[in-house]
Amino acid sequence: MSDNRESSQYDEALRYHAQGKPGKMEIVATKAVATQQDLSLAYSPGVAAPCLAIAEDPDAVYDFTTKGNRVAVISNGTAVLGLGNLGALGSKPVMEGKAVLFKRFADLDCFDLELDTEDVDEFVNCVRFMGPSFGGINLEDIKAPECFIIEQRLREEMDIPVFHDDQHGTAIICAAGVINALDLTGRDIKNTKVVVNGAGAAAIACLELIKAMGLPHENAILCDTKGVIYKGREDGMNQWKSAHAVETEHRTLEEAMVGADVFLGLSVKGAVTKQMVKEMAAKPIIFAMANPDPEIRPEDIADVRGDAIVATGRSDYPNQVNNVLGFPYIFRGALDVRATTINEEMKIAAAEALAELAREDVPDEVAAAYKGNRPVYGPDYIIPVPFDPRLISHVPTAVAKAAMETGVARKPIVDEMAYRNELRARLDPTAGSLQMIMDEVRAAPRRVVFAEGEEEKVIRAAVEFRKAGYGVPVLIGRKDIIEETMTSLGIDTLDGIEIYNAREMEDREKYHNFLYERLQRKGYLFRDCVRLANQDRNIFASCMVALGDADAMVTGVTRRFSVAYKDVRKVIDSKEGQKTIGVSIAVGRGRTVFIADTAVTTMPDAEDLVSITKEAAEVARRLGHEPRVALLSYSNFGNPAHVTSERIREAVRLLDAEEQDFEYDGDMSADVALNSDIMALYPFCRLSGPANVLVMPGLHSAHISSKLVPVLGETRVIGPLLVGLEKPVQIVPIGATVSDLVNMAALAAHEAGQ
Ligand SMILES: NC(=O)C1=CN([C@@H]2O[C@H](COP(=O)(O)OP(=O)(O)OC[C@H]3O[C@@H](n4cnc5c(N)ncnc54)[C@H](OP(=O)(O)O)[C@@H]3O)[C@@H](O)[C@H]2O)C=CC1
Ligand SMILES: CC(=O)C(=O)O
Ligand SMILES: [Mg+2]
Repeated sequence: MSDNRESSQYDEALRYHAQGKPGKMEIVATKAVATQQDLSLAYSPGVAAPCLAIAEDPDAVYDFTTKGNRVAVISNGTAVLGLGNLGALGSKPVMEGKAVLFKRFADLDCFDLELDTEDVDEFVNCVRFMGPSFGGINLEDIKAPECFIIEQRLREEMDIPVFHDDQHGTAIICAAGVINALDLTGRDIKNTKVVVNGAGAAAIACLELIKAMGLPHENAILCDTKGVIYKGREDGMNQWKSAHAVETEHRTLEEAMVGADVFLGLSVKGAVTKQMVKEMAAKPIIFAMANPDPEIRPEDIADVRGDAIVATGRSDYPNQVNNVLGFPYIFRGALDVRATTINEEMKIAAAEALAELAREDVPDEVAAAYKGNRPVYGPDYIIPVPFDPRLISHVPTAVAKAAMETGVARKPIVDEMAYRNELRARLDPTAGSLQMIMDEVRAAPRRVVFAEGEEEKVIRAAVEFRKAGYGVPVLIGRKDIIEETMTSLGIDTLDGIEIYNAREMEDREKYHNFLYERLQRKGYLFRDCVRLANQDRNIFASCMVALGDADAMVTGVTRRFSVAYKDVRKVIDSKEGQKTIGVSIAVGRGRTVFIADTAVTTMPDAEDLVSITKEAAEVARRLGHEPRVALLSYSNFGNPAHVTSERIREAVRLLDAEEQDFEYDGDMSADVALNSDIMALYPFCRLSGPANVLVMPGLHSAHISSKLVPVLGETRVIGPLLVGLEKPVQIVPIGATVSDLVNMAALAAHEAGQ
């Protein structure tokens, strides 16, 4: 525990959880409750109708309530990760975390429930009486052996899936990894020697599943705090451990590891030494899955073995064998067919689907995360990454099919392809794309100047940028002030962060000369340029980028966009033949829309609109969306005819005159562009579906809509991204958060790598 408190992420994680609304989730209404009429439908008297319908036909609960999409994540906190018994309250952040992951990866709505009891009967009663509220029960971080009894009893007593994730979720992912690691090392499971460290919930379930896959009983040695579980041992035993006891001379983990082919760690940090790893067989398979810290760190394994396949439960090493790859998708599939249970066949289907996915050619979105090193099935890629966008359609489909085949599905899937599409649409593609982009930046880190280096928010962002591995942050400002702020924030090291003071930088004269050359015929004397560089941090930062002393820049928290933009443009031009524009990305439920130009062109003429259209389409494509562009107006295809929409029609004609490799059409109004039913009134419209790129008729409408949308609805707006400058510069809105700054800095770094 004390080690975790000292870890570099400890404070950052506390801040993350505390910022804004404390915790990680909130409840959002899915129906409008805005009028008297809404109120009388949502509540009394209208609510009586679904109540009566459900009383008459219990299955109707799935049609009229949240039950079918609702999972409870339930713990008593007796085995919180590998941290031990932290109690119900101490487990809440993990349970909220699981709930968030259910939502993020499978669009399932969860309640986290922390029960303040270690008594099996009390726990079971508490859960079973809540059955009507939920579509499924995910038990979490309950220690062995109580977890085995609790799960068994709840499975018998409840008519919805009950699944102890630490047992079966972990076993499924571990099995998928083992299938592929055995394949890669040319082993037959029947001749493989396995050592499992930890004999609790996760370990026992993993061993059982691997035995079900063909591992002979006598080939596995299970260890716990007392060492090897051998036949005849009496100390610290229970029936679940006894079932895996073997005849062996070995008494310690150290002895058991000699010559072992596979090590599965589901115990605690640091349980394995380098010496033990040295003693394993050739091409050993080492899954050190304890969280948050593994039994042995991959670096330590690398010190002694170059031939090992290594996996951990963490996201910061290759091969993350963590149940996050399973529980969201397993429940998604189970709930979608209203399964009564999650049976062995469904678990094996999930493991096989995961193992298969890792062997398939990775899609571009995943490839982007490994820039220059496309992940290929092999020792460093035995299991899909959690952000793989294929997981949502692949794994639930396999689970749902297995449920149907084994007769536990109450609502079978009729059209598999339609189901896959529905699954895909549940996830927000931009979140996936952004993650991929961030991973790509991590693979090719850059130097990014944070122009407003004395601002607290900016310093924090720089620290996070460095910690995230995006590159070297360069802060512009006075060193003593920045250091003072860092100390007050409790940041004790400048490691990896550079600070430049415009007045003191050694070779600052090159910036003065550069500026003078650009600005001398715009009314600037040399001394004006010196003053500009010394006093205006945006100018100084832009000079660093322009002269290649940094790769990209981010600014904007202290000045209005237009002011910061003007500063930057004194130093950096638009790309040859391109306009500089702003593209905002509105990310809503199941829909991502790019809005342009939200930053620069006040009243675009037809030619401007052509450039905006092409550049916005290009940005959408770069972020993984096939563009369908609508040139917006208040009119639709010439009606009402008015001079203000003529330039939009002209832009469409100009686009038609060249060849475009994306769909576009206009003039049209926003409802026609975004609603396929209304678009159907114009059957000649050339868009094959609702538009995902909206080219606005002017800065006013672009700006207003991008500010209105997030306030009115559940939509997040990212940007505007500045597009079309010769060097990557991003200007955040004045109220930007630390994470906005980090995102924009990373996007700028990403552009530098294009
Ligand atoms: N990567 C992943 O997806 C997952 C990882 N895990 C990790 O697995 C670990 C165990 O979790 P869980 O099964 O839920 O917990 P349990 O409390 O049910 O089991 C813990 C087991 O670890 C054993 N153990 C503790 N310290 C040692 C040690 N030094 N050497 C050998 N065995 C030891 C205990 O032995 P004894 O019986 O003698 O007390 C017990 O058998 C945790 O670190 C957890 O984070 C769990 C689920 C998923
Ligand atoms: C991942 C997980 O569930 C655990 O470590 O307990
Ligand atoms: Mg757990």
